[in-house]
Amino acid sequence: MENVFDYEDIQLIPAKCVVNSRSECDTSVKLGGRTFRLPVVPANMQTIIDEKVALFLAENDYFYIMHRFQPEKRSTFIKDMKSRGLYASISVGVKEEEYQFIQQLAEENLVPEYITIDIAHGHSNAVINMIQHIKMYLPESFVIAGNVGTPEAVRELENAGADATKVGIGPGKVCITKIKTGFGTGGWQLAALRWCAKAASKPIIADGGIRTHGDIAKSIRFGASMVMIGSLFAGHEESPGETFEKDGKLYKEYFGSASEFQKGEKKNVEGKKMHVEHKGKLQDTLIEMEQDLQSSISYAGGSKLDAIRNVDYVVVKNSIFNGDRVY
Ligand SMILES: NC(=O)C1=CN([C@@H]2O[C@H](COP(=O)(O)OP(=O)(O)OC[C@H]3O[C@@H](n4cnc5c(N)ncnc54)[C@H](OP(=O)(O)O)[C@@H]3O)[C@@H](O)[C@H]2O)C=CC1
Ligand SMILES: Nc1nc2c(ncn2[C@@H]2O[C@H](COP(=O)(O)O)[C@@H](O)[C@H]2O)c(=O)[nH]1
Repeated sequence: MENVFDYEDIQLIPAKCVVNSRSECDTSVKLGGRTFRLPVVPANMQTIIDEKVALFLAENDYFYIMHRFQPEKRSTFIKDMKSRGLYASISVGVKEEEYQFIQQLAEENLVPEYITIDIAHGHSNAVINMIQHIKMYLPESFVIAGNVGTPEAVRELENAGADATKVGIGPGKVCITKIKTGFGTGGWQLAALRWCAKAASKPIIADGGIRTHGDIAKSIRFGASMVMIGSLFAGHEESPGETFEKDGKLYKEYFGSASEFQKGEKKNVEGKKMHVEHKGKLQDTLIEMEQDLQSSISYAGGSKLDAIRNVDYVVVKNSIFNGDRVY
């Protein structure tokens, strides 16, 4: 593979500004027939999203994907969202009981607008079979399948019926897949995204490795329709999980979905747990993200998100931080 790079190796090149104010720039994006305020979705992880966060996001026109780690709550969750006139977006795995769950939803005529098949190694018959199963029983649902890291995988999942694919094996902050297995897109996630996007005929969700708001614009430039983010959303007042104080500072936990902590056993562990500084209100971060992305659009010389997709860029190997800290 030629031209391997990651987020910190790239700078996008400004084009002539066409707006009088960044507030004129529109960060909205369409996915599955709905328009969302930002091309950003908080990761479907237990320390990032719960029912309350999902409700807040849906009510405020953000995209969300509920995690799958309390499977017994999913039907009630879908009913609850629908009774409020909101869309339902859930995750499933690929084990036998998940097949029954999909059939049960169909029998109850409980159709989530979005279903994400969420497993570590998404380029597999297990995912292909689940896509086909969902399309047979819940043909109206928009199916996101992943995670994958190659064009072949994107094509196969799209051909199986996936409406979008999720790209990223191992670039996550609490991921240890790259260390434990030697595989993945960690360290070259942005180049992998570009590689996959060139093969895609449907939307791609870039998943993992976002460390700054500028990385959202870079993901859009390299082919993402939507960007999934964990660590930047961890540690908010509303984030699920324990809050604790150390040396007068507040912290919250953030753990991997394949961590021993999530699994409750030390088997095939590919994730870890960390503590992140308390970040205040989720809404403030979302607004800051929107403003930063509006600014990105203005630097791209446009007034809509699509302007970013065509900008030139340079590779500045490992040097954009120049010794600076992000914040
Ligand atoms: N994006 C990423 O880089 C990664 C994300 N994760 C996250 O962790 C969570 C748990 O993932 P996962 O373990 O897949 O979910 P599950 O524990 O639900 O496993 C799903 C199924 O896939 C099998 N499986 C898992 N990994 C592999 C593999 N490498 N090769 C073949 N079969 C496999 C499992 O069997 P068995 O366990 O017996 O092998 C099981 O049958 C998910 O939320 C996932 O997104 C995990 C790792 C990487
Ligand atoms: N290899 C693992 N990847 C994981 C695990 N839990 C979640 N994830 C992935 O990370 C992203 C979030 O990445 P971030 O850099 O924004 O923090 C998430 O969406 C998953 O795809 C895990 O245990 N192991």
